[in-house]
Amino acid sequence: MTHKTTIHRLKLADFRNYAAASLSLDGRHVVLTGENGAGKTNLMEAVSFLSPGRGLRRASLADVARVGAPGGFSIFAEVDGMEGEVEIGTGSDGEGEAVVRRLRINGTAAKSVDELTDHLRVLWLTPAMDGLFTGPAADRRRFLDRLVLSLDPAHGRRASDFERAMRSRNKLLAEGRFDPAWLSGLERQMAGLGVAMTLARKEMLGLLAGLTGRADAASTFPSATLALCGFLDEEGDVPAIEIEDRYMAMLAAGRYRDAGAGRTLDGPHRADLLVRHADKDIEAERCSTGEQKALLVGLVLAHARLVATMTGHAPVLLLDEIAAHLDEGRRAALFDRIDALGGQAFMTGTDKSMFSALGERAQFVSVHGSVLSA
Ligand SMILES: Nc1ncnc2c1ncn2[C@@H]1O[C@H](COP(=O)(O)OP(=O)(O)OP(=O)(O)O)[C@@H](O)[C@H]1O
Repeated sequence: MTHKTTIHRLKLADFRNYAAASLSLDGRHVVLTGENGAGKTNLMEAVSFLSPGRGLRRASLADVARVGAPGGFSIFAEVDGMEGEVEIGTGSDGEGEAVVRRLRINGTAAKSVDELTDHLRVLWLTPAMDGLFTGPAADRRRFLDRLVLSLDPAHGRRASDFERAMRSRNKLLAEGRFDPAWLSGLERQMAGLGVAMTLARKEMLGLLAGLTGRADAASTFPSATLALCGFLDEEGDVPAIEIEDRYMAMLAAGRYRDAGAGRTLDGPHRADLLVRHADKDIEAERCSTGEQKALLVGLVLAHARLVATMTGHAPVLLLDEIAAHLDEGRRAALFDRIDALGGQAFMTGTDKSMFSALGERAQFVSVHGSVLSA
């Protein structure tokens, strides 16, 4: 039995179009309805800031502060979370380049935003992700890394440390400084971090494969087969230490080539996530728009189930315009699956009637002129 993480109070100040807004929630799913531009996605974005990172739009702190507001923004939430009741306050301080994110948990300044993951996990699906299968590999890598991060907060640190070591190596090569001791020190770091990142990504795919295969057989949402390619594809069950040695050797052998290219040509930053429609056995990018959306929904729901299973706490789900292009039957099936996850889901739409199949399972909140009314 998983515990249900619920947000039961939310207060925003100078966040996007909200000068000041407050919302009390009763623990059911939350359906936000209102006209275009009312502030539905902005409210979900505020909830996404209850997790580490840049929120569901990957926005800068300066962008989310309300235009014309004198200072930064703030978000306050009361949450029945993974360690019981908690009060979370987050926002931005400072101006221009010096703007920083602050976070208080139960009134005490947190050392790192990663502390948020002790209390709740927030996952999302937005229309901006619709082009995931046809867009650049970087988007799929970021998508996969977010999946990994939700279970392994150290993954973000590994990725940024890898980036830093790679930038230093690229700089040395660009300057023609082929100092073997210095380069191999950096390459050793890159190998340790890059292989750890790759193994964490592969582990996530393995865990998801276990879930999607089983549960989606009788579902409206097709199951996907997932694979990582583009870096260390063929390593099988080789011990990590040996893979690190191989990657180090690749880097050492590729120094002149990388210097010529002006970047590092081998590494986890070149990997891609391959997604196939399992039943049809074709690449996701060659599926119809509707099929791609269904694959994505299936993937995000499988991930939510994985997080619930692994942590014992159902995550908060943010599903922006999820019901828009589905027929009535598929909408009802989707709501049942969301409900079965056992967590609190926030959903948006312009038309309340699209959510009628949720019935009493949801609390309806109307968003109008930057005012929220439950
Ligand atoms: N930093 C900001 N300060 C003030 N207003 C902003 C800021 N950023 C965005 N907005 C405004 O917030 C409004 C609401 O945007 P939001 O994306 O939440 O709408 P929505 O209700 O989800 O609409 P839709 O149904 O069209 O998706 C927009 O009109 C936008 O211009």
